[in-house]
Amino acid sequence: MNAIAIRDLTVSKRSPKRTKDNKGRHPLVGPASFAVPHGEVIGLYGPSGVGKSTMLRALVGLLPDGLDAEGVIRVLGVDVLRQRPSALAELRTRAVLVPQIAVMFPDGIIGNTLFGLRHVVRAPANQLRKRAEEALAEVGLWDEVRDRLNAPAAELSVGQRQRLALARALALDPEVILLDEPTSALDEASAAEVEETLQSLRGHRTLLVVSHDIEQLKRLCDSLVPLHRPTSTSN
Ligand SMILES: Nc1ncnc2c1ncn2[C@@H]1O[C@H](COP(=O)(O)OP(=O)(O)OP(=O)(O)O)[C@@H](O)[C@H]1O
Repeated sequence: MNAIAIRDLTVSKRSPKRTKDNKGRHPLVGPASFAVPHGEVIGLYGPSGVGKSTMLRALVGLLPDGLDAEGVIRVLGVDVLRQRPSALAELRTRAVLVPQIAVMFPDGIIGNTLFGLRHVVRAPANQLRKRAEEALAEVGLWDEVRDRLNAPAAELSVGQRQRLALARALALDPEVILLDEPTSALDEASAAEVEETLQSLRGHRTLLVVSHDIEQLKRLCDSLVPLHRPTSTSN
């Protein structure tokens, strides 16, 4: 059974000029077809600009304005391209995208970890906090932050922020995590920490990891999927 199934997915940019051959569209991604079985870690790789980040955004219905997807995207049984916005919002709590640059809100470390959880899960505050703390432990950050949980998250190092962003996702207990270049902004030591965290998730979660670092993907993943440039683009 697949957690994610993509068939003939293309993403294109609407062009102001209509032409006979591309019907007014500039292809950016695909066509791509692949599947991510439940519980597996799959790596998506390809050169810069091939559309890896755009693909991840398409999977959870978060394409920017002006970009259109065609084909079939099924994530956790949801037909993403033919779904109401409310259903997509619900899906994004079960299949969570962790972006390349970890976004920190002007709040404390624990407040940042609770962000998302607070909006999605109805439970007493102490239970939510317990989940957030467990998620910080799961990414190996607990010992580094336990004495300053209310300190601004902006005080964290880049690597710690990346792990906090992962903890924020894990606190939701999602079935699927989509990771966009999880270590590309990090120095070697922080990258090794994040990689170790990802290794520890193996077997417990379904992960789709985007990276240009194929050696890293070989270490982390059960199998790899190449993404190719669209044939009819000048990218
Ligand atoms: N909002 C947008 N509007 C128009 N074009 C876009 C937009 N977002 C991305 N693109 C284009 O889509 C293509 C794919 O970009 P994307 O960022 O997905 O590539 P990538 O493989 O993730 O690259 P990198 O490895 O450098 O992060 C690029 O040609 C990019 O310029």
